[in-house]
Amino acid sequence: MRYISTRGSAPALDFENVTLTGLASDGGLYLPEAWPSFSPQEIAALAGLSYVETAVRVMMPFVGDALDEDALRELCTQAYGRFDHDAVTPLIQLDHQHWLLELFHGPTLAFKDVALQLLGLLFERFLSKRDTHITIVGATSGDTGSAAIDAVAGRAKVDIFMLHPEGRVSDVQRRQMTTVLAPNVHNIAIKGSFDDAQAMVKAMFADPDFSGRFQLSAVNSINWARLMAQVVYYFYAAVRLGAPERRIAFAVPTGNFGDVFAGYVAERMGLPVERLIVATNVNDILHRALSTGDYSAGQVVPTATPSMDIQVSSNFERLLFDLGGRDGTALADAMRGFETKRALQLSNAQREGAARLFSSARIDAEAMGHAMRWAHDRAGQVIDPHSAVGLAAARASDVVDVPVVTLATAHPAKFRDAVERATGVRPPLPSRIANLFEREERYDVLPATLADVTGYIAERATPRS
Ligand SMILES: Cc1ncc(COP(=O)(O)O)c(C=O)c1O
Ligand SMILES: N[C@@H](CCOP(=O)(O)O)C(=O)O
Repeated sequence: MRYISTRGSAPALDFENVTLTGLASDGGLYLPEAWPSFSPQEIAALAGLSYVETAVRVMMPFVGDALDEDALRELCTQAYGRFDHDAVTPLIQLDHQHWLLELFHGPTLAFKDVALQLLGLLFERFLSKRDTHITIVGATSGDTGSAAIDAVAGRAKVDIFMLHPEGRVSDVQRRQMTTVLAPNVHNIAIKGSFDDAQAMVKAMFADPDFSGRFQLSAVNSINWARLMAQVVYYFYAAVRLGAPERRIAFAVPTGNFGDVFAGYVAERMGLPVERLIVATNVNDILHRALSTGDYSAGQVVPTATPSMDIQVSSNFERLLFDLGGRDGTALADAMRGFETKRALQLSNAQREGAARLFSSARIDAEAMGHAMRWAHDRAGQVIDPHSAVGLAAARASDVVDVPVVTLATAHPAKFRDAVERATGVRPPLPSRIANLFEREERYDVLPATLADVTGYIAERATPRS
């Protein structure tokens, strides 16, 4: 399997190099040259398989000859062995049509663990063959940071620098990052938004001197391997609910468009996905883009769903590329325009292609609170605010006669104040993080300027020898 950049001019890479590289050298995002395809018989054959076996079957075509099947199985067994539910991503029925897919049974209690536990092991595996040290730089609105840090803390040949927006993640999210005191972990709170942090990360990758000197790697969904691992749970859930005979819809709380893009990939591979419902909070750039074609970024508004407080939605570029005939030159032009004007108009082909599969909804605080109460009162489920945004959109959609699965992306204990405000229930901290508030924290606060952040990293990272 070869991977190509959405902006058309970076070299094509194999799976090992795409995993270690992150952002393409032309500023684009890598994705497979062609989508692998599963026949209905191959999908039917996934019925009854464990999560690990499903993962091996779904991911093997993407991995190519970078790993053999046994090696991939070994890594998946190790990664998903750290989840505290036998099903890894269990399905919970809410009513005759609605289901929750709980993605938060990993070590840091959010869906990010599904991909990042595996990515940490892939890094280790690929680096063991090379005389190289990598520097991970990442941006987080709360969950990627802790999942990535858990996945690489203490590992040889890796340093991680994680940027989060100061004061704009929950206390639990911040402490899950800043109480990891391993010497290779560096937390930076920036005086800005997640968008500022993500823009700085992309600028570091785009600087060939800096990215070459420190051998930068990515843990954000910039990294193809992140999305690949997320495709698995769409297959796993759909097959459990009757695919390929039955079509399934998914509602996905969305910020950086990574999770829902993984659903798009599953559909491209042959999974009978009836609809992907993109659920945003009031930071609604994706809802506007999908409903009117207007992809224009405003200022980020802080909400009770901080992980989705994003305006510039990184993976949307992958969708625009795929729907726009995979024309890297045209997309590079469009993205350059977006970078200066912070606005882009979708072409008719992109709009029509998206409308074939996607719908969207903007969920405000009131609708989110209502969904949390509905899940609690109707089905006895305490859900987190992000999952509630997804559920509100699922219940508002016009999908009929097929099951609608809402991705439950975080454990409610990560957002205890918001959950308590909506439902009156204060979720206890799970045992994994029971003593989180007694642990020592370590992080530095920096202005949201590229020079400050790169200066900080350059002083601490290991340069290429
Ligand atoms: C809890 C939670 N829900 C939803 C999202 C949005 O996912 P994505 O950025 O892949 O669209 C995030 C952040 O990524 C998150 O942490
Ligand atoms: N919501 C995310 C934002 C980063 O998204 P990613 O999927 O690109 O890593 C977070 O929790 O950090």
